[in-house]
Amino acid sequence: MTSVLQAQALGKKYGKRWALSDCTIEIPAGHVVGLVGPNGAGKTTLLKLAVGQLEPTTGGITVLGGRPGSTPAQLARVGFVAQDTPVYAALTVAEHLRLGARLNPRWDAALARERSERLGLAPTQRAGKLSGGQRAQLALILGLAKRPELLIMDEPVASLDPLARREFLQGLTEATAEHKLSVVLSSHLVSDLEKVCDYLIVLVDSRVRTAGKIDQLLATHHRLTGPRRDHDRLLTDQQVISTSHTDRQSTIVVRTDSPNHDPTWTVTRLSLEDLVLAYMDTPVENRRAHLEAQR
Ligand SMILES: Nc1ncnc2c1ncn2[C@@H]1O[C@H](COP(=O)(O)OP(=O)(O)OP(=O)(O)O)[C@@H](O)[C@H]1O
Repeated sequence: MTSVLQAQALGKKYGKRWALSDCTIEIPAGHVVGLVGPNGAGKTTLLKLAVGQLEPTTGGITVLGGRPGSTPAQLARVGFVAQDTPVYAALTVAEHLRLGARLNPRWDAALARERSERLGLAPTQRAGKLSGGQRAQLALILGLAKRPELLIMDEPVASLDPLARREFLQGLTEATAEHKLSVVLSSHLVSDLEKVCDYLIVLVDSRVRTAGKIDQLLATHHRLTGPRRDHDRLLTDQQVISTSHTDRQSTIVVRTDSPNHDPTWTVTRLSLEDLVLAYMDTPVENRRAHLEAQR
């Protein structure tokens, strides 16, 4: 299967500071990909590089096999819903749809009309008077009706209440099932990502910590709990992701393909949130060792 996004040693620097460093990933087509990481991790930077709004400082990125934003045809194949679901406050819903039709060669007018009717977006309503959830839905309709092969969304649900978030995510799930569409969306809300995504990228401190299919990530990451000890006594095929200790007990999150045969450890599965938090919690020396191992 072809990849929708391929980055090789991709980096972006603002002034002297790296916002994204040494990013090498390959995302296969046909996934809904969650991009997660703390504030300032570099998520927006990666997404803007993917749509051609930023140029790399180092390395390279291809999206659907082409250079991001390089040609009108390439632009038509990728939809982008930027942070804060941007719409034009003074334009009505109908005017947004007409503008979409004018600007996008593959515009699906029937899809846009049908979705906006189903969601009760009145054609004469100005976008500035819509609720936050309705504005996000309008932005999603514009992104979908463009009929992209890849839809990229930067924190599309950040400002929505739980009900509006659920409706938005349901709409996204329906749309990805109906149309052949790959999606990359960033969010801080792992519980939301878990509902819609089957692939995850964890970005921390400008670096990709891990990326892969969620079921595979969950199958290979475990929490070990046992009497207090140092993690250097673990087997070498167990990559330590995070450690924490109390006076008597050690808790270690490891990545491994093989089962743990040491009976002094209790092995438990991780939730997706635990897994993400373990990567966010990785001690600096472990991050360095991990990065060295990846080189
Ligand atoms: N235009 C810019 N000029 C200078 N620094 C920038 C610029 N845009 C982003 N940065 C810096 O680059 C780093 C990564 O920012 P980015 O917006 O990509 O992070 P993010 O993961 O999307 O964060 P958030 O979750 O808060 O939206 C941050 O330290 C940020 O301050």
